[in-house]
Amino acid sequence: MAIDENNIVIRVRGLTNTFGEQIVHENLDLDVRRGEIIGVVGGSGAGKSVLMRSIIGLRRPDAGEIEVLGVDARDEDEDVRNHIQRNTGVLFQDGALFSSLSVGENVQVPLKEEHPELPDSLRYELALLKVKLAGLPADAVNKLPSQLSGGMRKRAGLARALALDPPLLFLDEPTAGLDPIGAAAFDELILTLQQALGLTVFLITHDLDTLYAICDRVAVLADKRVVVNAPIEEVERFDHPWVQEYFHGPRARAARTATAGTMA
Ligand SMILES: Nc1ncnc2c1ncn2[C@@H]1O[C@H](COP(=O)(O)OP(=O)(O)OP(=O)(O)O)[C@@H](O)[C@H]1O
Repeated sequence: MAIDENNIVIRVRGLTNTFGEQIVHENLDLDVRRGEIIGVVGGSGAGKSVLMRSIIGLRRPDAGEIEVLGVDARDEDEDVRNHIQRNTGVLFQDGALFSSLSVGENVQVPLKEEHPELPDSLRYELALLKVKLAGLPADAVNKLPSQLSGGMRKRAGLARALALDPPLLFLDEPTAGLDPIGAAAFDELILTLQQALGLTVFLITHDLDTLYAICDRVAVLADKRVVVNAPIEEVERFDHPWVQEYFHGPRARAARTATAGTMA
């Protein structure tokens, strides 16, 4: 299928990342389309997080080109860095909340950086709005992260990622550590927010249920590159040992059956 070039919000070409002797990515290409949820999968250590860090500018790759929303993500110019930072929300694997700040104060951190002119009361209201948007009860805003469950902490991290209304959302294993019901609820939240806010979502996951439930496309990292990036029905049929093991092992069958069950 032809790709509409104007619709590509993340374009990676010839990416190479190495750590000493270890080559994590070699000549990796990836396109992410505007408004899609792309699930990024691959074995442990395949380089999913390093790819995300390269795209959001937290890691300078050894070679290759990365364009995010039309700007060069490798550019160290402060305006370019700010542009990318303002337009991307990130939920890191561990939530990365400041433990000594309340949930509301955590959400206010990016707001303070970006809009220091806002009065405290307005910043508080905006944080409260994001906390509710992330599906947390209003009283969570004054709690410390340690007073929340794992699932609620993820939602608090999501509220902070959404603080600046970014069009691009990066999620690193958002359902890891959640029970199946909590994970399904989080998937549902991501889908609802993506549709309501028109987000593009780059979602690293090991969770097959998430792929089947909410992802428009799936990119598979293997052999140091993206071996396939397509709708899940196509990826399932892709002839690659890791893909076949992942999508046709016993856990995959269970996930497919569960999805078919909800659609029936
Ligand atoms: N700062 C670093 N220094 C050295 N090696 C690193 C560093 N960051 C990542 N690596 C290595 O790069 C490889 C890819 O790591 P990455 O975290 O991207 O994998 P991943 O696909 O996200 O894995 P997982 O699914 O287990 O989270 C790993 O072998 C890791 O050890």
